[in-house]
Amino acid sequence: MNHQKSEALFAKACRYIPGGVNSPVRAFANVKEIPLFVDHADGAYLYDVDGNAYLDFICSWGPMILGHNHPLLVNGMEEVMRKGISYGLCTPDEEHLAKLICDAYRGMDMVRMVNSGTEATMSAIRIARGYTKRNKIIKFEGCYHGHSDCLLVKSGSGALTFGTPTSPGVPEDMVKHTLVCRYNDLASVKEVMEQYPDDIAAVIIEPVAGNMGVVGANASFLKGLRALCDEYHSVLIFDEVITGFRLAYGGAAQYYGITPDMACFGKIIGAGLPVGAYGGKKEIMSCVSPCGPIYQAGTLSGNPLAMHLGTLLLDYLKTHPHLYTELADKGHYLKTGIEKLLQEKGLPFQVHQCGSLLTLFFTDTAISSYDEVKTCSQDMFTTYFHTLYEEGILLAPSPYEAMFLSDAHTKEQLDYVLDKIALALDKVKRL
Ligand SMILES: Cc1ncc(COP(=O)(O)O)c(C=O)c1O
Ligand SMILES: N[C@H](C=O)CCC(=O)O
Repeated sequence: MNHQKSEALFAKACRYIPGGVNSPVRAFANVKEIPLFVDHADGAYLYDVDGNAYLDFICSWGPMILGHNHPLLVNGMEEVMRKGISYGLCTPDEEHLAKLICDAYRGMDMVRMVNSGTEATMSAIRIARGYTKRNKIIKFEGCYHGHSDCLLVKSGSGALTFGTPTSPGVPEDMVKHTLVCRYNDLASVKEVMEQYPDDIAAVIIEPVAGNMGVVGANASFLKGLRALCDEYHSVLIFDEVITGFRLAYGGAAQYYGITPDMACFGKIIGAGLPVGAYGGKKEIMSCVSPCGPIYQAGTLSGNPLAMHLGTLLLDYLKTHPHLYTELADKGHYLKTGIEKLLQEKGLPFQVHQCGSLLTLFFTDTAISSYDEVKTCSQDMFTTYFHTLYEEGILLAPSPYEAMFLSDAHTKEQLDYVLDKIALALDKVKRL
């Protein structure tokens, strides 16, 4: 594959943008590649500036659940832009989208729109702290909740990829109230709750972790968290930035049948435009300014483009529930196909799949938390990534990111992917 134009653009971008990229994970540094510069995308495919076509399994890190360039969204974008781009004032779509989210999500009475997943989790923590009048929070090792200071502790995603799970520039004082527990280990949470019975404002978790590879929470673990939060009067926050409206229309809360006190959403609720939202019980959300005293604001929050596309997408997903069954079927098809290949080749690796999210972990250790994720081979992942990349299959360039499926992916395309995975596993085996 020729990447000449991407190479030239990357060299220029490095002059003006740190590392040439606007988010670290897309640097491809972890797999010893240069970033791919995209020209356009359509359906399941993404096309780079050099004219190479890739089956896209990044899907803009989740939101392109219908594939790229879906006519509903493209037409909707044209229509809404003709009316105006931004007003910094209220529009009818804001109410429409808020109602769609509240109707879809267990226990969600009110929701506030923001501009990113980072803003959503950062704000949810502030509201939980203000509501409980407590400072400490619990997060889980390997979970990523965006890059706000108090949550950038033992984080997943790009923070793990680049070896900075706790970033320089985050003062000790800012994270002294962030307590980190082990994913899927209720005893570790109980211990902290018992140590600080009146101090834990919130427990925040990715109910299916998607930022240390896909690691689902055990249902009993989530139920246990719910019970502990009830017992100690802490706010349980589900970070559904990846899982919301993807795992199921009602997100992981619906998938597990567990109701958190608050939840955070991102990208998918704006169909891929910059957006986020946090919400929850009325009692908690009534504390948010101007209803209550806890301040949170945003010039572009609820911007008309994201709100309009969000309503179109969520309305569509609501009226096409079979889409979730089909996505899960495709995920399962890929998982069983990979497992069959692993068995044939005598390789002991782990495949995790949850609906339309999938990860192949290059380890013989069963995985339920970040401790086990750490046993995976980066070299094997790099070989695997490169083989597929050369065959026109685009995975996230990091072992810690999920493989995302969309409605646009066909069974035939998945068969092609399985053929190429067979090739990649042969190379991995020879390492
Ligand atoms: C679970 C989770 N929470 C929060 C975020 C932060 O979202 P954003 O990148 O939109 O700030 C992400 C992704 O980046 C995420 O995967
Ligand atoms: N894991 C992140 C989102 O879910 C990756 C996207 C990014 O940080 O650029």
